[in-house]
Amino acid sequence: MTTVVLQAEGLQKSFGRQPVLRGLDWQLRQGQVVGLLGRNGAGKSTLLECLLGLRETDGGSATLFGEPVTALSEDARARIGYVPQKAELFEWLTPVQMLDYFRALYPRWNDALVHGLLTRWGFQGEARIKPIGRLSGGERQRLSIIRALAHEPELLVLDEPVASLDPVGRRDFLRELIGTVIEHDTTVVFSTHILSDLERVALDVAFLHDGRIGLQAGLDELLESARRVTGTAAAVDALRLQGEIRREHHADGTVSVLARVSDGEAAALDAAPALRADALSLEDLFVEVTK
Ligand SMILES: Nc1ncnc2c1ncn2[C@@H]1O[C@H](COP(=O)(O)OP(=O)(O)OP(=O)(O)O)[C@@H](O)[C@H]1O
Repeated sequence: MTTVVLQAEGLQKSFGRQPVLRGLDWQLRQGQVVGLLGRNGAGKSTLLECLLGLRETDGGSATLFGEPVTALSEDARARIGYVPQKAELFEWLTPVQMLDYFRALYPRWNDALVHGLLTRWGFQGEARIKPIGRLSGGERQRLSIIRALAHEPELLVLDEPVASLDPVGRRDFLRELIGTVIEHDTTVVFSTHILSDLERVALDVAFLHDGRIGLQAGLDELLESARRVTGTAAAVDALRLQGEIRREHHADGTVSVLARVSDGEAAALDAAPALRADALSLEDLFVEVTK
């Protein structure tokens, strides 16, 4: 049984009268790599901030490495790497000065990794000695990622880490991430809207919708098993699909059911000519699950 790294129970968070998290339960185990998906404004950043103890919740509880996030020990903090959506870096320091500053705060720091990343990610020339305030958005994001990886965290939380990166930067980052995860069995949760990136890295996907994790599953298994089944309600119901995710009623009286179907159910579907079953891409799933 692998260790539980993150546990959230009944998390509630509202901004004014707008509820964002509505009794959200979630769990991540060591070594899990989860892509967190959701529409703009679904609450992904809010959720990640609440899970890290950076934002107060209105109810529920969250623990990291078994400790309440509201009272994390220094030791637990040192095991976490976080890349926020908008990194607040020390504008007046150069990248090297900033990294030296953080180096002093952590018990572990991989100098060789930092040096290698600075060199490979374009910080060998002018950018190395420029104040951070004058770096481009992508350069700042890369620096924020280097800072988050440098102390070899056991849990990496990445909030749209590639949003400002060009395709080469994204590829380099994903390669690094995959290497890190494989080498250190790191637990990773990252939010992104770039589904193709997710398909390259994430082993699991979690959909945040209506303030809860609406669906979480292994990505490959989900793509293999997800079907949109359309037909009369009677014909669809006769199948007794166990993994129904959502149902939509059409004006012509038919229904479409989004479901994860087992092999047996897939065979029954093949033998039911009155029903139409479509496989779904991750993008289709995103649209359907977050409707
Ligand atoms: N400090 C705040 N005060 C008031 N409302 C807020 C605050 N922070 C977030 N919100 C609102 O909470 C909701 C969730 O925001 P959040 O940034 O968590 O969404 P998101 O899923 O990360 O969005 P995106 O994909 O666009 O980055 C939004 O409607 C947002 O306007």
